Amino acid sequence: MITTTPTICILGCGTMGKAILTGILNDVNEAIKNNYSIPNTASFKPRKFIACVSGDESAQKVINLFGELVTVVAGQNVKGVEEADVVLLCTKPQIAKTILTEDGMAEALENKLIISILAGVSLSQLKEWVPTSTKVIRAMPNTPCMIQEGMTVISCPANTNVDDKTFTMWVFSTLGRVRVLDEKHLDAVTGLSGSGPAFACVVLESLADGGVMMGLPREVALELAAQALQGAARMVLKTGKHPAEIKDNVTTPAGCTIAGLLTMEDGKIRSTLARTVQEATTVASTLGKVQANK
Ligand SMILES: NC(=O)C1=CN([C@@H]2O[C@H](COP(=O)(O)OP(=O)(O)OC[C@H]3O[C@@H](n4cnc5c(N)ncnc54)[C@H](OP(=O)(O)O)[C@@H]3O)[C@@H](O)[C@H]2O)C=CC1
Ligand SMILES: O=C(O)[C@@H]1CCC=N1
Repeated sequence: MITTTPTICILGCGTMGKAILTGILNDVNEAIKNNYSIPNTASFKPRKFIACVSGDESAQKVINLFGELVTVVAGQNVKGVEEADVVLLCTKPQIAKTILTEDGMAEALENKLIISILAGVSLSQLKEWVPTSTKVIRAMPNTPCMIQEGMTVISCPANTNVDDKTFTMWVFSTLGRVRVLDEKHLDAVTGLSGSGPAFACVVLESLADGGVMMGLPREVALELAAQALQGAARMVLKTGKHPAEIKDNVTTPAGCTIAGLLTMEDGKIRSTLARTVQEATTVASTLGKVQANK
């Protein structure tokens, strides 16, 4: 059973480890300011955060970012895991097996919960690499977790206990939206919401380029493009309207929007974006199969 004041070890604290820590720390600090009176934040009050990295250079970066809020260890994964109640596995998929099977790790992991955010590494692979008493849950978050605008999909084995599921839901609900799905969907989730911020930024940058082409200053163009995309996305999420309806409302007969839309369609933008997710999904499904030291 997970204590309400767990010690959390971020095993691998790069882009995503830092994004998750930033989001949780923002949430916990906000909760402290409000005497834990905000719903959701009151459930758990993590006592300590430990970040494990391999090199001194990245250790220093994590220290610079979080100061004394996080204990950072380099090249001492077993020590970090020993001290923790819950391990958030955030290394590259290719080195996970080596890390989880190193000397002393099995003992350190006994009876603990690992939440893996690794793309393409299945629950059954993870279970093979850890002791039978170790519980494993997969989560696929994305980088907007850093500003608590994340999207995370969680997959739990059928025998997951309520405490472990509740804790995992808590972690990621402090970082944005959360959904629970069957593991068979996780590669598609990775290709869509995991990779999605990168795809969205290419669209955003391209729209801004158009504005710059037509004379807008770069920073104005970026603001307009970002807010237009955010506004449209929020309308879909808030109203539940189909994107086609929102698009049609913008489109005045014989107006400028339909002229732009037809130009987009000429460029096969829909199939290009859909195939982008298809390709990312296909590659995600292979990431757990390569056990190289990349
Ligand atoms: N980036 C994204 O948007 C998303 C990524 N993911 C998944 O998250 C995981 C991490 O990705 P990302 O954050 O981008 O990767 P990064 O390369 O940014 O981070 C990897 C981290 O692992 C550390 N690390 C490397 N080797 C070891 C080791 N032997 N022991 C302990 N720590 C080690 C690195 O430290 P050091 O620098 O010292 O080597 C670094 O802190 C991947 O599995 C990916 O599939 C999931 C969703 C979104
Ligand atoms: O590119 C990757 O492999 C990771 C997984 C999802 C987002 N980034």
